[in-house]
Amino acid sequence: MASGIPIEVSGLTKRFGPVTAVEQLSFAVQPGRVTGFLGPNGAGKTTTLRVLLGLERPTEGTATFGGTRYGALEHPLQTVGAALEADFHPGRTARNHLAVYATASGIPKPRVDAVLEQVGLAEFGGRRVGGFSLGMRQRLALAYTLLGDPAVFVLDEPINGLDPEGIKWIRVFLRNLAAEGRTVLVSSHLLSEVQQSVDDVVIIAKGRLVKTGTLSSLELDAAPRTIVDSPDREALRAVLATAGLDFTEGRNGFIVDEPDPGRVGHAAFSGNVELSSLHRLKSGLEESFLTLVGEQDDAGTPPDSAPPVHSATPEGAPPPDSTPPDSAPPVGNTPDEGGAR
Ligand SMILES: Nc1ncnc2c1ncn2[C@@H]1O[C@H](COP(=O)(O)OP(=O)(O)OP(=O)(O)O)[C@@H](O)[C@H]1O
Repeated sequence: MASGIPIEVSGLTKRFGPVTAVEQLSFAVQPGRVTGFLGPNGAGKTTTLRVLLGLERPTEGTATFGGTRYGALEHPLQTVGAALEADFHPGRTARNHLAVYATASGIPKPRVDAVLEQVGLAEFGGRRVGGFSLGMRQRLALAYTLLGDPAVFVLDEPINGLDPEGIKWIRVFLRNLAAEGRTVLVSSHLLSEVQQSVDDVVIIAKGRLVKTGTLSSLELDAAPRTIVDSPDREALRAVLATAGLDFTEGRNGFIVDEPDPGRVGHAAFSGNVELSSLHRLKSGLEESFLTLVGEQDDAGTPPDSAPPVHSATPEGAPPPDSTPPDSAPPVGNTPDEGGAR
């Protein structure tokens, strides 16, 4: 395994006719770490990964592995393990499927059984893929990425469709790859799905970068705040300013940079201002993520949730929906050179 190969995306723009899928996107993914590539549906994750893997041409900018485009890599399968979709020929056995790509890339046959073992499919090598569950297909896609013992892994929604045991397994799997010094990029539209697996995050929304850094830096962004409203907003604005509280005006009132609703309530009481609502905004990674990608309104509520109940209840907003989406396989193809089919 060659090691220490970063992924570098620089000034990447991709347009499909009038649709700008990705715009001026720049980020780097470091070896030895698991990086979550996150954003809501339609944010541009798959498009970015497809450009990175040479499946789409960028309109502008570059996406490389240590400075080399995927198409210019001398030994692609031995450098980058990529899984953009779990789409296999249903009539082929798992072992045959992998053997085809091993042969095409000059990888010794015994490697096939070794990678099937590594992903927990050793006993299913002789079964036709058509009968595999989505979770088994995800594992087979991972086996394919392991064939060339690559330094870099690019995985599109690898956790999608896994059962709880599979999710635990893949966490350990990803962590081990990074511990061996490999570069691991994992896309997901749910932070909650990957937050126990990733060290770093690259968050995009509407094709643009909104945040890149460690997972813990995202945690810091999630400081609790207070939301307060009054039938007389002008009077409330004045008392908040007088009390020296920093705030911004949102749809549901003022969002105050103060974790203690009691302090905000006291300021209003001192100024004789009636309140219609006062509660603490939920804090947490998921809230921070949803706020960053614009999927949460200013009451801390995801868009399809019931409106918040304005009461004295702390943590007034309901928790965001963390239900896994339906298990449609990720879009996209694997690279031409030996892509999984
Ligand atoms: N081939 C294409 N032709 C036209 N528009 C496209 C094409 N591929 C992607 N898009 C558009 O580009 C935008 C980004 O899509 P993309 O699939 O990259 O997002 P995503 O973050 O991967 O979303 P998801 O999680 O739903 O897969 C969307 O508006 C999508 O409709």
